[in-house]
Amino acid sequence: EKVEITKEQRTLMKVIVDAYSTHQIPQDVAKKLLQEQYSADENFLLLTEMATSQVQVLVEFTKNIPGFLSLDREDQIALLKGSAVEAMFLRSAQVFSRKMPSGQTEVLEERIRKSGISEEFIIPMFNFYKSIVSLHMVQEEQALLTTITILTPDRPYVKDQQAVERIQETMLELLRKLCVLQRPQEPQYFARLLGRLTELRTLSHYHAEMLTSWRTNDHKFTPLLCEIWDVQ
Ligand SMILES: CC(C)c1onc(-c2c(Cl)cccc2Cl)c1COc1ccc2cc(-c3cccc(C(=O)O)c3)sc2c1
Repeated sequence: EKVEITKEQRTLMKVIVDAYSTHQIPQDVAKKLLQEQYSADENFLLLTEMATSQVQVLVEFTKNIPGFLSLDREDQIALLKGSAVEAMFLRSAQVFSRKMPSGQTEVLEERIRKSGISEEFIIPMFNFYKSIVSLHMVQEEQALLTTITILTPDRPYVKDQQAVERIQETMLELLRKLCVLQRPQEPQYFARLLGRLTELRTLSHYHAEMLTSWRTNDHKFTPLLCEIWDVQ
């Protein structure tokens, strides 16, 4: 059928992509990836700093999602806490997709592999990164997929799931149209993107175990990460 992006959808798209590209980790923080030493402890500290900065960026981005601030305040918190890890997997995956000129990609991979994460989590994590890179998502798709992840109604403690569902459905419809228009020769592309969201949930469960093992080895997190991940 003739798929058309309406004027409202174009406006919605612009608001989300602008917010997504505006709120980025500050370059001086990202550059640290290249500068600091290499040791398991140093890598952990750097990744903790990146994650903390990423959460701040994520909160700012989320506030710009049309409709998000009109949700119940406690539900807004529940959505952020429930989606932070998944949104950060998507965000860090984009670093691998960008093939950073300064070699940040290789350095980030090296630091993640050597930060005290056990091999059983490293394997699915980098399989996920490979699967995201192979999709060659454009920025609109990346921004919408992150938005859809944040607006997942069945996160723990969300009271008014219908209200979240209504906004998420708007984003899903927009992404569906974009995929059809962007990749007419790949009718399954939209389904493949949504398939990544399922993989993200699995990674999120692995992540809870990663946190436990770091804490067993007496690794400290920042107050913001402790709050968003309910640790310490
Ligand atoms: C607390 C810490 C040890 C931790 O615990 N689990 C994870 C995690 C790991 Cl390992 C993998 C996936 C998800 C999580 Cl949550 C982390 C590190 O999480 C992050 C989170 C975001 C980013 C963005 C980056 C980044 C680099 C260059 C450029 C840019 C850019 O956007 O320009 C972004 S690095 C980075 C590291």
